Amino acid sequence: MSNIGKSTNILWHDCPIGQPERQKLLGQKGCVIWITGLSGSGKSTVACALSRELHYRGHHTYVLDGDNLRHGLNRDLSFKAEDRTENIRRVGEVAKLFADAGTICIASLISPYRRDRDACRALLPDSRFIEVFMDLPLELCEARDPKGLYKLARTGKIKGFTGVDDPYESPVNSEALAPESVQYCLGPAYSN
Ligand SMILES: Nc1ncnc2c1ncn2[C@@H]1O[C@H](COP(=O)(O)OS(=O)(=O)O)[C@@H](OP(=O)(O)O)[C@H]1O
Ligand SMILES: Nc1ncnc2c1ncn2[C@@H]1O[C@H](COP(=O)(O)OP(=O)(O)O)[C@@H](O)[C@H]1O
Repeated sequence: MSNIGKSTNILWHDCPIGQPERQKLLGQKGCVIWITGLSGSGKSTVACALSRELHYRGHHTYVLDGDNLRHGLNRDLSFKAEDRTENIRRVGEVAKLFADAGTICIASLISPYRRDRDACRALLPDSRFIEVFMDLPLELCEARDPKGLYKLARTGKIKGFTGVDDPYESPVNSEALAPESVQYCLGPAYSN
């Protein structure tokens, strides 16, 4: 019996059908592709394009998008620092479950704090977590401003907007979305 966080006297329960069996059935290895960057940097666009391309190549994918998750699972969270941290922690755990299920999980969130992203990375073996940094200058994201949020932030109508009056810590150890990294997750079929 162990105590984990606030849970006491809990015991891990294993099932006879595990990750290897699921992977074999699906013909792929699950992994997490974590896309981070400022609002407007193109995270959701890349996440959906990647999901579409992989889908048409016969791979199971699922997109976890920050905006969408805040409509449900994370609707109780605000944009203050501790809530952003809890947001990323929850999504990291959910992404890990998707990967364990054998799915290529594409998570697309601002995830502004390096420590929070690293904590998600630590949940998976090295090759199963691919961090993708949408490295766009703030000026370009702000010029796009598809939802008009930067404008609201600049005029003080939104407080604590990432890049304007809230921090964004760029990754120092992100993987490029190199074919090798993706291929490891997908197996040889990806090169077809
Ligand atoms: N204060 C503030 N700062 C940043 N973003 C804000 C804020 N308020 C609302 N939004 C909208 O919320 C989307 C980001 O949600 P995330 O869950 O990805 O954010 S975080 O990872 O918890 O920082 C983000 O979506 P994207 O533009 O797709 O990044 C915004 O549309
Ligand atoms: N590679 C790109 N070149 C030009 N515009 C892009 C590109 N990727 C995304 N966009 C546009 O930028 C805006 C923000 O993209 P989005 O994917 O919603 O960003 P994020 O999810 O990071 O907020 C959208 O209007 C989108 O059409």
